[in-house]
Amino acid sequence: MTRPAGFPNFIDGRWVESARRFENRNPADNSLIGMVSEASRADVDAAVRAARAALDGPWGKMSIAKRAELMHAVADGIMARFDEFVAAEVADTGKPYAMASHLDVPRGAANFKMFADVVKNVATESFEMVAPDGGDALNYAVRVPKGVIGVICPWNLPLLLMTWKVGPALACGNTVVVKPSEETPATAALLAEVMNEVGVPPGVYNVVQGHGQDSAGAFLTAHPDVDAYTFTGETGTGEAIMAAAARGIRPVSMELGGKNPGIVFADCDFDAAVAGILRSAFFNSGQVCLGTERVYVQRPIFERFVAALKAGAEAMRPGDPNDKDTNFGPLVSQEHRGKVLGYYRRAAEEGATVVTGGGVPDMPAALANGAWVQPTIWTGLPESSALIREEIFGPCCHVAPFDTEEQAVALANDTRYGLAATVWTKDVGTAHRMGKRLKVGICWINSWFLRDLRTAFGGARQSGIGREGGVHSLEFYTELRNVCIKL
Ligand SMILES: NC(=O)c1ccc[n+]([C@@H]2O[C@H](COP(=O)([O-])OP(=O)(O)OC[C@H]3O[C@@H](n4cnc5c(N)ncnc54)[C@H](O)[C@@H]3O)[C@@H](O)[C@H]2O)c1
Ligand SMILES: O=C/C=C/C=C(\O)C(=O)O
Repeated sequence: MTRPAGFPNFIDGRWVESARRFENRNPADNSLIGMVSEASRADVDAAVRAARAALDGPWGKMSIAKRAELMHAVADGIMARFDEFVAAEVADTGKPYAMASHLDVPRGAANFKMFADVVKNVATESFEMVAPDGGDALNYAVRVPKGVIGVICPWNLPLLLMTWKVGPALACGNTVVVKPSEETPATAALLAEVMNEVGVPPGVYNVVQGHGQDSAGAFLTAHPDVDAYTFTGETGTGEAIMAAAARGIRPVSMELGGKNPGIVFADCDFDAAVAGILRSAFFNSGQVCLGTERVYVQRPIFERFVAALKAGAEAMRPGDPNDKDTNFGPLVSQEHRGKVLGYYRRAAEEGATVVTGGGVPDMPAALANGAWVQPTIWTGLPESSALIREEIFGPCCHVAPFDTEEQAVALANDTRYGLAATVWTKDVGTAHRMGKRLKVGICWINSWFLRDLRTAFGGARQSGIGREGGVHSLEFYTELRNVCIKL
């Protein structure tokens, strides 16, 4: 069944267009990509009903082995249409081809393969016991799917982050209703085509397009027949979703915002640390939740490090995202550009030293209407500044000196968030002490965004609830049932 033009909803294996539509624009040049169908409350209800019905159909009766086979087929289907997925993601987000082709799309496939293998190989517990009457009894646990999962996704890594949830959810036998970000509808729709192509039963994977509040997102979280929600996005949005999920006591898995520290000790491998902090601050134009927006450098190398960071930032070339050599793209939208430029202005008003950037790059005419900002580095602000307290989610970071390890830990932990940290040192004792003392979900030492999908991924404090990855995802996407048999 051919998908209609634009970005329709996908419900019960069929394309569903809405009367209400909104524009999807390419952030690199603000050109119109297509119109997006905004799902109505009735569309969301139809999607939830289809997901529920699928649980009682072939999908609900399918063996783990067959489900895992299908998950591998989905992964292969993504890779078979690799160029289409890359092109769709680049157009939606403006991210460079090199990133979408090396990270986003390969991870989209890997997220299905990973959990297809996890569900086949994870054992559950059993206990023999003596009953009070002296007889024997046997307890054993079985993992059963939670049911219909609401999946609400952000715009920065659309396919990667959506499949990071849909992969385990389906592998565990659930069905999903996916609400992609209004900024990036494309790859969720493309994945629906793959689902049909490989024979995933109708109703297992549903997509409702639209906005958050007063739109598809809120209709989904208000729907009483959704069993659980997995969300990635801003902390404030997480609060709203959690409040909606509380009605009916639905569990949530939350990957939220961050204000991640980068700590550079004087004994580090200097060139590796410069490259690592440049990557953690400017990758995906700073639109990565794990990104570094606060850098703390030990005083003996502070000046040299700032100079090296400046040189690295100024070597970045904003350009056509489809150009394979481009390493720096636009922000995701004019709206987000306005938010980031607001912080750039605020930094200047607060008297920051602008080491580099702080404005808008000169772009060729073809890209002049894009959501471009300069990679920016500041020093000289107090820790109380909004630039240090609030997540900006752009290509910018503030660099401050520290003297002792104690100071570095105190500075890094002084935030309401707790998502990630990156630490650069050659001293093995320092490395392990940082891993022990930094209040984050993920602490990278001499690395950043190095991902083993078996590990626990998630944030502490206001950066999230729960952990996903490897067996940890099963804790959220299944219920453990204990069966006790009197022998
Ligand atoms: N921790 C992580 O793994 C992680 C990963 C990526 C992004 N993020 C965070 O996401 C943010 C950027 O992404 P974003 O701007 O798309 O986030 P966002 O919170 O604005 O939106 C995320 C999704 O939630 C939906 N939404 C918004 N309000 C809603 C509501 N009231 N009810 C239901 N759905 C609603 C949106 O339509 C979108 O699909 C940043 O804060 C970033 O740190 C976190
Ligand atoms: O912007 C946030 C990135 C999140 C990355 C992951 O969830 C992952 O690598 O699985």
